[in-house]
Amino acid sequence: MSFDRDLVAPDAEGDERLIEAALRPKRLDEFIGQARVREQLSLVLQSALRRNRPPDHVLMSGGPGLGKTTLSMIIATELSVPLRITSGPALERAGDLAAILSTLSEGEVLFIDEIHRMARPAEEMLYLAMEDFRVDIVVGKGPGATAIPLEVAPFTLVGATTRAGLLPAPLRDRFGFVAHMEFYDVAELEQVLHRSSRLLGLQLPGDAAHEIAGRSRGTPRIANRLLRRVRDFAEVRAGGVVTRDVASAALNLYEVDAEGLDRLDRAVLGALLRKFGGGPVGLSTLAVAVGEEPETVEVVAEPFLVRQGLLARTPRGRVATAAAWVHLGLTPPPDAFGASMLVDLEDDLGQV
Ligand SMILES: Nc1ncnc2c1ncn2[C@@H]1O[C@H](COP(=O)(O)OP(=O)(O)OP(=O)(O)O)[C@@H](O)[C@H]1O
Repeated sequence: MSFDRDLVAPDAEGDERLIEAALRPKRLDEFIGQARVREQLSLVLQSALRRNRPPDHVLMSGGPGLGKTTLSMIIATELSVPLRITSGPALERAGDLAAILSTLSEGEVLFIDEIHRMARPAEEMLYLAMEDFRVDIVVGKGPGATAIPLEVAPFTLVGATTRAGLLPAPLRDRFGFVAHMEFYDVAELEQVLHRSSRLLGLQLPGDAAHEIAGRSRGTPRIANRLLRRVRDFAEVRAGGVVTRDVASAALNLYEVDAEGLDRLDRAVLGALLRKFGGGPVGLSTLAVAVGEEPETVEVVAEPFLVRQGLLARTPRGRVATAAAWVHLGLTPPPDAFGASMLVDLEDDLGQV
């Protein structure tokens, strides 16, 4: 058994990158949500423009699909400077980075995606470049090796990471501004969907946008992807007209439920509840029960289930919360994880 993760996977692959490019907001005032980051960034950019100097280096941290690449492009556009894009895994050797740094033009924005995956020697070279706008190119080996200093044009580094905790402190400390990207709420995702549907030439009623937004896991990339599946469904089965019922039928067909859980998520929860009585159970046992690799369960399904309060990782193993039982239409046992909170909640509601 294996699951199609495409629909709710937070990463983008292949053709989707092209579609995403067309849907990206180009200016800061078109960028939806992330109000605090937008305001902070706007100040950083405006003061840099006034001083006519490149702004401080910017680190963006947050999950995939939340708009980090989009924001880096916006930074370059707002400053009217060119943008160079690379990624941590592409910088295996210091020379890879030196080749880029030595050809940057004054004020250019250098975007390094997945900056936490950069190799050590490149990272060390970056420290010097960020601080002093120079790099030392080492020529030769052993005792005869010499370092030739090379000037780098003043630039702005924009680093993006999904794992800010993995960044070494000396690198983190060299960023003047850290933008923490949050998950989007349903109202913000509705705005993203309305904007995208305008660009796609699609009529999207408010209640249909609400339906899609609620299943999008707080992530604009997923919202845009679900929108395209709803559009396909509407074109083939509903004369091109999107309604709330059409959106709901389309997403049910693709097995994305009302909370955004897909087949793998529900299989994990289902196994945990029905085969292991809600846990605790070890990750590998749980993975075998759903016919997946432990890594897939751990990296793909669990973060969202934990975020939704449906699953807890405890030292003794994975445990379903009372909310998980309810989500799958089952009655939680009295000792279910978090069940007392549910009882409290019901008591509170009963008193209202
Ligand atoms: N605030 C936003 N407003 C409108 N659209 C957005 C917003 N944020 C992201 N998007 C859309 O979501 C898609 C994914 O965004 P983006 O590529 O910037 O995410 P990312 O955080 O860089 O992801 P990754 O880490 O996987 O590269 C893009 O098509 C973009 O148009």
